Amino acid sequence: MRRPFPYRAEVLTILALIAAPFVLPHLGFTPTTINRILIWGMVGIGFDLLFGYTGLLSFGQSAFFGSGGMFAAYLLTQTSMQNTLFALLIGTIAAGVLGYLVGLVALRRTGIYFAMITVAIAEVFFYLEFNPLSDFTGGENGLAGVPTPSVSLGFTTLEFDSNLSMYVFFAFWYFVALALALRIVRSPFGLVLRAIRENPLRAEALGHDIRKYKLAVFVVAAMYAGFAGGLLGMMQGFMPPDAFMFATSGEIVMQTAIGGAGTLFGPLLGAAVWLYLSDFFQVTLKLGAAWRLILGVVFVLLVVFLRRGLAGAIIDLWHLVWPKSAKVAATPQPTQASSADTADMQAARKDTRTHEGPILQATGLTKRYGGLLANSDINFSVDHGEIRGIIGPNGAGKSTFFKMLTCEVQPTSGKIVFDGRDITGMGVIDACQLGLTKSYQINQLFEKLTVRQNLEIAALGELRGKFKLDLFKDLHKVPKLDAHVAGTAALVHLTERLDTHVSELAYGEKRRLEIGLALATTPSLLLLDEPLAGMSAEERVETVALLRSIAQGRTLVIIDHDMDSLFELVSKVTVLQEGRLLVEGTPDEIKSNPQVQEAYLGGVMEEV
Ligand SMILES: Nc1ncnc2c1ncn2[C@@H]1O[C@H](COP(=O)(O)OP(=O)(O)OP(=O)(O)O)[C@@H](O)[C@H]1O
Repeated sequence: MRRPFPYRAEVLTILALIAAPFVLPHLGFTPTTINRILIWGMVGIGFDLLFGYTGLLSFGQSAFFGSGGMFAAYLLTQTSMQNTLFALLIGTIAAGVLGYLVGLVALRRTGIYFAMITVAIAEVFFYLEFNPLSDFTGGENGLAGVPTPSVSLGFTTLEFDSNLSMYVFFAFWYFVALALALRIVRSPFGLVLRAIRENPLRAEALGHDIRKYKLAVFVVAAMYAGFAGGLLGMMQGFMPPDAFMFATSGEIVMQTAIGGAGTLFGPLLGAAVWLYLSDFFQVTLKLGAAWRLILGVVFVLLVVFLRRGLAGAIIDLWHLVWPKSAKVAATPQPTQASSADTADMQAARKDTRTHEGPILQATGLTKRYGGLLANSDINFSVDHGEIRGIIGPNGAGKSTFFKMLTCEVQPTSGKIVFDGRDITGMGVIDACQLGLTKSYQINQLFEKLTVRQNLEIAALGELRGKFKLDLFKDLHKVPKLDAHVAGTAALVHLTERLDTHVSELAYGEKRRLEIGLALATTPSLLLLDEPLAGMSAEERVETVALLRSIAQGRTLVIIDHDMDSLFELVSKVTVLQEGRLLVEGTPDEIKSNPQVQEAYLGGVMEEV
């Protein structure tokens, strides 16, 4: 199948940017409004990377918009600098540095707390601009006399001092900003951002250092805002102090919501609607102060009825009219695993220091939750190549035990040695990078992404390490990635479903993908937490066969309540009861152990 032309978005953007100054005036847009739309669209691209792609709702973009603009304006009005491009560059870098410092603080919290910190930070910047720094920023007057953009070519200087020429300058930079953002979202870095949006806990468990990724995208978004702030000063001839106002951040959020988050084009569409309507209500209809009320109502209606914004609605319409082409576009290339890929995956393991004896040893492992002792003084050892089962009644502490082994939860006391290294106190990211990971009892998938993307996210942690700033690298040029994904998909029988969204998979398929994610990290020790949980009898049979094939040549520890299946798979069983290790032995020994029958199985064992 021919792969669709990959740069359609870029080409359509160029065509739209060429057409806009000829078409939009006929629809009632003034030249200044058109230029403003481009500026807001640029801030919005950065914000969309942060919010739409990474799920970080920031109300602090005004701080960077204002700061970047003020730096550039100050250089051009208060110093001898005349090079507008250089001033823009300095403003952008300054916004990036401030973004880094703010991000270090704000990203220590998540969700609503992160959003609240960004609100507070925007207010702090606003205060600084108006008060202690007013000598530099002009306080409430802003900085007047900012020159229009110009570019010196040596033999001549291009002046962008009319509305149309300025449009050309802004449109050029809008295109550059968009093309860079498109590269980012198509890169491995961009895929990890989506993983963070969908399921940060799993992204970490797959070995990605999500704090670094969040900080990096926060800086990128700040730089976009700072650059656009510089352009605003040049467009207006003065840098307005209201760029710093909280309302500016609010407008960026609302424009992105109207236009469609997670699309990159959404903020531009949102800005077009927002600015057009605000002109229309104020200038044409002369509504006075009531324009904000009407605009608010329109905003609510748009967000309620177009949940994916204007860009989402356009994309849905496109898919409705051209369903076939849409399907082709969403399906890069069916990846069939070659037998070599599958063999590679079967053989793939993280190198271990030792190849014999215990790969994992836990000594005196204890976990206390307040007054509850979830695990108490557990001594546990697994050898290379062993398939171990863990059983125990509900609440026996099995999942807590796994969480401690994979460093998701820190033990209250005790020691864990993995492959000769003391990993006690290590984080889940590093444990995964070392080759120790688990599949979850309750699926932890990236629901809105495809099976392929899920497996890619898992494989990238293995192939790139815990953090890499490969912003502009093509995802499909990551060496071995496609083969790795194809091999894992074949192992968990999901090759035919690679381009299906996870939300459309059957439950059994999701469970297989759950195992596939863990496998794609090529662990040297894989822990499976109730892989058969919630499955139908038919799905159980399939999954047991799958586990049997995966088990070959691997070191596995499996928790499950389905003892018939588990006892067939494992060579040794550990029984936990009330947080303590009750007994260990072969499946036959466990079946006939009176202590187990008495304390745990209550006679059920006799029927097994
Ligand atoms: N984060 C937590 N905070 C407080 N108590 C917890 C926490 N996680 C687990 N527990 C408690 O620790 C005990 C052991 O829980 P755990 O989930 O490890 O058991 P389990 O053997 O995996 O059970 P199941 O078979 O039902 O999954 C339970 O009493 C549980 O309520």
